[in-house]
Amino acid sequence: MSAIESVKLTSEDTLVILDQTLLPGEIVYRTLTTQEDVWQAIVALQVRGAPAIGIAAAYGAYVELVRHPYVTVAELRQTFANVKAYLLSSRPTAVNLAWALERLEKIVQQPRANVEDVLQAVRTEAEAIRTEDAQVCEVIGRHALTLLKKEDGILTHCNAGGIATAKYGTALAPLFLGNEQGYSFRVYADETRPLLQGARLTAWELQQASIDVTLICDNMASIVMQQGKIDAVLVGCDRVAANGDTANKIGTSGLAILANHYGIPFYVCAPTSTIDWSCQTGADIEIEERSGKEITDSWYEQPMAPPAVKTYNPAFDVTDNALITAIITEHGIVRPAYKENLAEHLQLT
Ligand SMILES: CSC[C@H]1O[C@H](OP(=O)(O)O)[C@H](O)[C@@H]1O
Repeated sequence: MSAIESVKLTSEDTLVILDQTLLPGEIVYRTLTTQEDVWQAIVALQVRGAPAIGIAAAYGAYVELVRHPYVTVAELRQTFANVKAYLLSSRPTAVNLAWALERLEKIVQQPRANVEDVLQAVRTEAEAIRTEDAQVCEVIGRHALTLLKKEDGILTHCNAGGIATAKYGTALAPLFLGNEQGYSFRVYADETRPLLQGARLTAWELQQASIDVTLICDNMASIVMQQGKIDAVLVGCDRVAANGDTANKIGTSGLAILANHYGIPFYVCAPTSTIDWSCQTGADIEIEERSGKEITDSWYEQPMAPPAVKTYNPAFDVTDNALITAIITEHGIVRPAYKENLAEHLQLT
């Protein structure tokens, strides 16, 4: 798989991100030095993918914290509260953002002798979030690989690859790992309108890894399933409710309905950091709505739609748990009934 890192913290306490909006044409890294830089990069999807957003937020909070002078730890805690609230407002659906900032908040609240000790502990925790994510993704990949056969046709949506995480990705992790072990998957990548994460990012990442990838438009998913080209659908996720309902990139629930119709297994790869126990069902998940300009103005020089046409641009949809064959976490493979089995899987009952 590509060795490219999507998010890293420098020794000068700046955050460097790979600008994913420019891929696959250009590989450009951007240096972010303030919370405003980080907020803007997340909103613009320069850094994207639920786990990568969480890592960027953790590093971003640290980068902002170290910019300020503090006399007391209490002052630092107040600054952290402000930074947390601000970064949380960047994207509402990917729960890893809140999850990462809450991890840092626990560190900030722990008793420590002085400001320097708190800052060092925050840096260490932010680094741990990134290191753990790479480990978690690799283990998810190993578990998911046990569900696949050597020459399977795989359909995936959006981009849940290495650049959406610290390394390996979630839904693409089994493909990278299988490829290293001599599997010869045939992968179909949905282009993923309106922002083309599938075309620009997934097709690129898989090509870089010499994995057989075929790009299709989103509305071609049915025909490739009908023609017997697809043995499994693999997707990532932005938030999983306690009952297994799963928010992922817009178009995912339609794929799940199609997969169900054609009797094709539909797998969700989900680090446990993406499970939100405070959401009982998918109805509790806030769905980000983005500018209609993404639909009307994104890709062609000539207008893509008539002027002033009304648009509706939800960035995610929720797949009903009944359509999900299994959810794969770093702890293994969970099958229905999710409400009971997810909690048991994570030993919460
Ligand atoms: C590894 S999770 C990737 C996840 O992120 C995507 O959304 P976005 O590009 O808007 O950040 C999508 O829903 C993917 O499954």
